[in-house]
Amino acid sequence: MTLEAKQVSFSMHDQQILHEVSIRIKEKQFVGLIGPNGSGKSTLLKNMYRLLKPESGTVLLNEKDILKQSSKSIAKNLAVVSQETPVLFDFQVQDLVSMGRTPHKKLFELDHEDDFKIVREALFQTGIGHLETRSFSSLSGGEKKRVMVARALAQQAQVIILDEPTNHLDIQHQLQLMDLIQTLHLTVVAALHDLNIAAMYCDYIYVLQQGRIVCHGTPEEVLTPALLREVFGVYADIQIHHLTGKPYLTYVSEQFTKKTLKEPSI
Ligand SMILES: Nc1ncnc2c1ncn2[C@@H]1O[C@H](COP(=O)(O)OP(=O)(O)OP(=O)(O)O)[C@@H](O)[C@H]1O
Repeated sequence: MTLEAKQVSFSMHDQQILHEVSIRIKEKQFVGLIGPNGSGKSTLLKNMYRLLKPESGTVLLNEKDILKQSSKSIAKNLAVVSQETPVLFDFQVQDLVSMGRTPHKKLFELDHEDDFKIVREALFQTGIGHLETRSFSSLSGGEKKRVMVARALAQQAQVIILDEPTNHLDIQHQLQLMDLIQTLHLTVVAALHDLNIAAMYCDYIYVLQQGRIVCHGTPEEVLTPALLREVFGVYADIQIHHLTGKPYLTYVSEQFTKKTLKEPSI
């Protein structure tokens, strides 16, 4: 299953936020969307999961216009973990994760043993089995995030959109979550701030700047010192990591780069 934005433009309050943005996520590809704050990553993803409607351009889920598909059919194929935590008051964690099964059921149909099994598996995969009877509102930010991921997994969609999935997670849970998503072999698009995480997990990366795609390619092609200077305004030393074989970025504050440049090399 594929997901594609074709020449998507979007404005809000007379401000154009996306300018003819095109990105394509191939079957089972892990695509990262990176860019500075306010560059339009969330807005693009919201257009891709139909929370917002493009002013022009189209979004295709499995080659079909998403606006011409029923909500139920989209929910069977596309799961979303958004940046915002929904206000879900006192739902228990297990009930919330069970909501992921809704697209697969008829109106008023009760959960079957299969559904319970899928929900238990999703709770286990995200490491929150011990929280199943807790109320959602009592959880920490990171725990809430993992519940939302579990709900998306219970949906068993082939395509998943993740808006900053590692936000709020400690480093162990960041890596566990990214490992888990990678091993599921889904079609994935994720907005990511951590460029080392993007380098480690993404097959392909798109870079957004002021609502335009300014660069795309493999992590090795995209994550260069020149791009980091130009788009993010930072100096970075980039090496291929000896364990992962992927680019590894070390950011260098401007004061150190100036110092290095001033000191004569021996
Ligand atoms: N509801 C809104 N009303 C007005 N402006 C908005 C609204 N939503 C987004 N914007 C503006 O659109 C631009 C893109 O925002 P968006 O959240 O898509 O960026 P982002 O790349 O996801 O940023 P971040 O990395 O900070 O999460 C920003 O300038 C933002 O202020």
